Amino acid sequence: MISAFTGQQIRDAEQPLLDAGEGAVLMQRAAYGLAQAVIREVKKRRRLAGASVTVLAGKGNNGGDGLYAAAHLARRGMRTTAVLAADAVHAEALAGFKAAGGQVLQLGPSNAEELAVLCAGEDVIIDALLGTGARGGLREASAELVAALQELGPRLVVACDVPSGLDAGTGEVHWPVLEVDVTVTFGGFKAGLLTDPGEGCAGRVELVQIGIESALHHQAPELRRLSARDLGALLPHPVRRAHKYSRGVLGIVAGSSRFAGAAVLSVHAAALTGVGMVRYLGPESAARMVLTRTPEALWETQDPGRVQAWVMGPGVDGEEQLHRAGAASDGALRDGLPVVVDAGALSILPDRCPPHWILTPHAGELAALLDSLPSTGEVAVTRADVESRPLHFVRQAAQQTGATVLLKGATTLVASPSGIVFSQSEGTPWMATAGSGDVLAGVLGALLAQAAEEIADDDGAYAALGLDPEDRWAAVAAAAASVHARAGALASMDFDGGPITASAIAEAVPRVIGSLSAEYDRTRP
Ligand SMILES: NC(=O)C1=CN([C@@H]2O[C@H](COP(=O)(O)OP(=O)(O)OC[C@H]3O[C@@H](n4cnc5c(N)ncnc54)[C@H](OP(=O)(O)O)[C@@H]3O)[C@@H](O)[C@H]2O)[C@@H](O)CC1
Ligand SMILES: Nc1ncnc2c1ncn2[C@@H]1O[C@H](COP(=O)(O)OP(=O)(O)O)[C@@H](O)[C@H]1O
Ligand SMILES: [K+]
Repeated sequence: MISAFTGQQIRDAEQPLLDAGEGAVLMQRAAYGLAQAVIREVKKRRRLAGASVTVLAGKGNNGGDGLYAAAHLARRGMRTTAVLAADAVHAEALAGFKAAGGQVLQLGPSNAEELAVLCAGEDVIIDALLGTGARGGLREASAELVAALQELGPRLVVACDVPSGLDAGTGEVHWPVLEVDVTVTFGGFKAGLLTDPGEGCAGRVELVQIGIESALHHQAPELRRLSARDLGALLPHPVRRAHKYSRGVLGIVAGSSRFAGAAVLSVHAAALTGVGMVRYLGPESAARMVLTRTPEALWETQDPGRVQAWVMGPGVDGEEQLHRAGAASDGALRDGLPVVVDAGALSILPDRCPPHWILTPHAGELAALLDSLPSTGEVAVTRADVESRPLHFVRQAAQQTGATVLLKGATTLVASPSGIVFSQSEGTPWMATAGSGDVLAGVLGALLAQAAEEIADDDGAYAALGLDPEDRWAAVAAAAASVHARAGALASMDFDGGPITASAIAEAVPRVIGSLSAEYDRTRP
C-alpha cells in the first residue's frame, strides 16, 4: 500500500534530523535524487551533454534543492541557468550552483515574459519555486512567468517535491501552476499528489528516499493507495469446496423502462466479477434485456430470498423501482447487509447509514447529496466546489451520512466515516463514457457479496492492512475502483489506447482479476 502525507507530517518527520544538524544532508539527498531523475528524462529524448536546463528557484528550501540539483547537472555537462524568483534564495545552494558553472538570471517586475520565452526554448525546466512551505499560490512576477510559460508550452518540466502552487496536503490548486511531466518528491508521497486537482498537474510521481521514511511510519497516512500486490491479496480466491451460495449472492435493483441499459451493465459486470449468483429486481422490459446479455442472472418478481449484498440505484427511475429499492434497503438495514447506493437511489438514503453502506456519487451527485443533508449549512455546495476540493467534500459526506463514500472521477477517492481515505487512479479518460459508473456499481457489489466474511475476519487480508473493521469497507470500495479502472485501461490497450464502451470495461474485468491474482500467487512468500 502506498501511504501519502500532508506537508506538515513530512516536516514533523524531518524535524528530529534537522535538530540533529542533518538538514544539509537531507537536502543533498533530495537534490541528488532530483538530478538523477532529470538525467533519466533528458536521456529518453536526447544526449545529455549540451542539453539545456533552467531551474526556477524560490526563496525557501525547495529552491535550495533545485539549485543543488542544477549544480549536479552542470557538472554532468548540461547548460544550466537559474532564474531566481526572490532577492534572497538559499545562499549555500546558490554558491554551489555558481561554483559548478551555472548562469544566474534575476526575475523582476518587468522581465517575466522575456524569461518565459527563454524557458520555453530549454530542453528541461525544473520547477523549484514553492514546496511544502507554500502558503497559497505563486505571486506577482513568479505567477506571471509561470502563466506565460504554460501558454508557450515548455518541452519538459520536472517538479521539485510538488508542482508549485499546489497544496501538498489537500491537492487544492492555486492557478497558475506549471503542468509538469514528472514530480520528484522527497521522503514520502504528499497527499496532494494523489488527489485531484493536484494529481492532474503532477504527471508521473517518483519518490526519492532521504532518510525520514522510518519516522513517517509512525504517522497515520492522510491518504492510502492500494497497489497491485494489495489487490492480489484482497480479491476473492475461491476455495475447492466452494459452491455458488458460498461464493456470495448479490441482489441488484437497477434500471427502469427508461434506463434499461444501466441494469444490463451492472448485472453483467457483477457476473464477470465472479459472484456466485446475481438476483435482478426490476420491470419486465429491463429484465428481458438483462437476461439476454446475462442469462446466468435470476429475475426475481417476488421476495428475492437471501443475498449477501445489494446494489441499488443504477438507472433507477420512477415510483415502482424506487419502491423496490426502498424495500431492499429496509431489509438490508435490518439484516446488516452491505449495500452499494448509486445514482437514483442516492435520493432515498436513511437518516443515518452504517459504514458498510457504500455511496458511489460522481462530483455532481455528491454536491446534490451534501445539499440535501440538514447538517451541511446554508451555502449550497456546487459540482465545481467538489471538483476543486474533492478530498474535503468526500470526507465531509462520509462523516455526515455515516456511510463509506466513493467519489468517482479520474482519481477516485473513498472515505470511511472515521476519516480514512483511499485514492485510486489507474484508469483512462476514455472511461468518462455513459454506463461506466453502472459497471463500477456491479463490480463493487460483486466484491462485497464475496468479501463479507473476509472483511469481518481478524486474520484475513483486510485485517492485514491494519484497518479497524469499520474502515475495511473503504478498502473493498478502493479495490473495486482499482479493478474497474485497470479494466478500462486494459480494454483501451486492446485498441492501442483507443476509445472504449462501458461494456468493454466489464468484459475486461476477468482478465484484470486473473492477472492480479496470478501475479500475487507467483510472488507470495
Ligand atoms: N526541511 C528540510 O530540511 C528539507 C526540505 N526539503 C525541501 O524544502 C521544501 C520546504 O522548504 P521550505 O519549508 O523552506 O518551504 P518552501 O516551500 O521552499 O518555501 C517557502 C518559502 O517561500 C515563502 N512563501 C510561502 N508561500 C509563498 C508564496 N505563495 N509565494 C511566494 N513565497 C512564498 C515563505 O516565506 P514567507 O513568505 O513566509 O516569508 C518561505 O520562506 C520541501 O518542499 C523540499 O523541497 C528537502 O530538501 C528535504 C529537506
Ligand atoms: N477522466 C477520467 N479518467 C478516468 N476515469 C474516469 C474519468 N472520468 C470518469 N471516470 C470513471 O468513469 C466512471 C463514470 O461514472 P459515472 O459518472 O457514474 O458515469 P455513468 O453514470 O454514465 O455510468 C467512474 O468510475 C469514474 O471514476
Ligand atoms: K516545486
